[in-house]
Amino acid sequence: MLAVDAIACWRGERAVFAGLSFGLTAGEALVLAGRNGAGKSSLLRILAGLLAPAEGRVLWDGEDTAEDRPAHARRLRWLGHADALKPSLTVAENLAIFARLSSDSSTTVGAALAAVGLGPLANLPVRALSAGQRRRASLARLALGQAPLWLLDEPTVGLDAISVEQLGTLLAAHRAGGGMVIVATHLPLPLPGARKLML
Ligand SMILES: Nc1ncnc2c1ncn2[C@@H]1O[C@H](COP(=O)(O)OP(=O)(O)OP(=O)(O)O)[C@@H](O)[C@H]1O
Repeated sequence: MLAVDAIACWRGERAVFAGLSFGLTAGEALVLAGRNGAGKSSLLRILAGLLAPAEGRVLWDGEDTAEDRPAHARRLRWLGHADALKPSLTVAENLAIFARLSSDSSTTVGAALAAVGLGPLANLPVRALSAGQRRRASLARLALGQAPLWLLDEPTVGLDAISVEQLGTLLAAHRAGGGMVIVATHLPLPLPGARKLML
């Protein structure tokens, strides 16, 4: 379904990687590994359409994703380093905005918060959350809707052991439903059967 065809990435004047090809089908997971600066975040940004590759193409069902950016954005969930939450709004309000933006009401805000154990904090403003709780609120967005491709950049940063387990459960459910996951991480993640790509 997802096919990466001979992509190259340049940042500034420097080649980060070149000639990179791989594919991912329903239910599969791919872990991006490599030293700091190897290009893991850059690759995720290219896959999300946030950064253009210097060469090559990212295909979805054989179509170049650059041909229809809005369609590609609808099929993915992006979790970057920033939490993308409004501090003055409550956790539930933040999630409700995101649910409206993604125009997919197949999962409720309450269910998404329960999936990351944040139900009891739903009515707290985000500014009152700890760093790990903020990360969990950000992760709750994954559980909203049915986007098939999850692109996650260091999702476990700041999470305690129980939250890492909850994330593992979320990832397993997503894959069991035919979803795909690509994750850049330096930390162990419960992702059985995941392939590894060393950059
Ligand atoms: N906006 C930018 N402008 C110029 N160079 C950049 C930019 N962003 C990243 N780079 C460079 O691109 C290279 C790859 O960075 P990237 O963030 O993709 O690495 P990474 O593998 O995710 O690293 P880390 O493990 O530290 O998160 C690095 O050498 C970095 O300095």
